[in-house]
Amino acid sequence: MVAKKFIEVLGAEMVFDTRKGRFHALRNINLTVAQGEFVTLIGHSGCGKSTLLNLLAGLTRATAGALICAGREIDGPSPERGVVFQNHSLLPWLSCFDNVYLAVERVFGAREDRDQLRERTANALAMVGLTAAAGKRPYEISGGMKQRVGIARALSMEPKVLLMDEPFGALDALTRAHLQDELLRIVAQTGSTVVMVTHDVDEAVLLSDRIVMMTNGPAATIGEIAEVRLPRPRDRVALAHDPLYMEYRKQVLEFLYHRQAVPAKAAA
Ligand SMILES: Nc1ncnc2c1ncn2[C@@H]1O[C@H](COP(=O)(O)OP(=O)(O)OP(=O)(O)O)[C@@H](O)[C@H]1O
Repeated sequence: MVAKKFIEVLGAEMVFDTRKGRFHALRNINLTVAQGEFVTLIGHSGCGKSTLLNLLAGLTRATAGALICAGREIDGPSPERGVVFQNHSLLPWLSCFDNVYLAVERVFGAREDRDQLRERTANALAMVGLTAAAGKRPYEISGGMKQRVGIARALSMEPKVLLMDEPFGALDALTRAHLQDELLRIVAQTGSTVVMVTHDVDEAVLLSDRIVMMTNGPAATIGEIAEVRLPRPRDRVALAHDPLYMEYRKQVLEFLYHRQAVPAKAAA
């Protein structure tokens, strides 16, 4: 059965203690994500998108409110929530295979033998099209390939949720488009629940079931949520002239540049 409230964020607040005093980053965040849903978080730089993702990852604790995943309170990192960051964070002295194997071993090592763990690793690399590069070290492959290893590593743990913080932010436009398409295919195949931070309006519309638009900080909160009712599978070329696609795009752009406009100096 698909859980309609797979992830629940209930009145979450985040206040940081800084040298200059207390900084109220997030205010009264309320959000539910259904199982298998693809949700993106979008908002201007510094509004708190990563802060919210880190709370979902369990890397930090909310100062008030509650965050729940699959019926349990989030109280730390867990393999049930796979995280992919912009800077892929691979171990440079290990091959792509071993970078993924390490994660697989951590999650399944107690129950499965070496052959099974190797098979899981190979499957995850195949899913992102990196079978041929399995033996290479991170410095021998491109930025896009490194990012794919990061995604393979997260997927290999069979997480209930994939949390992605601008996973394609550092890539050129073509590689980015290619990886977005791959992610759509993988998510369709695995049925993963995804929460992803992005700055890119087109990326948000192309990938999302819902786009969560955040107001500017301090004390940022959810300003608006757009439900993207575009049928799947989605084809970026066909969508380029789709009136509904353009309508969603306009809705997000209006939110970001009219309702939450940032003065040029602040945005720099
Ligand atoms: N550990 C911390 N201590 C103090 N302030 C923090 C900390 N982490 C984040 N902040 C502040 O909280 C606010 C939100 O930061 P966050 O990184 O979540 O924004 P963001 O929307 O992800 O930004 P960007 O799009 O530029 O990555 C910022 O003002 C940031 O300076």
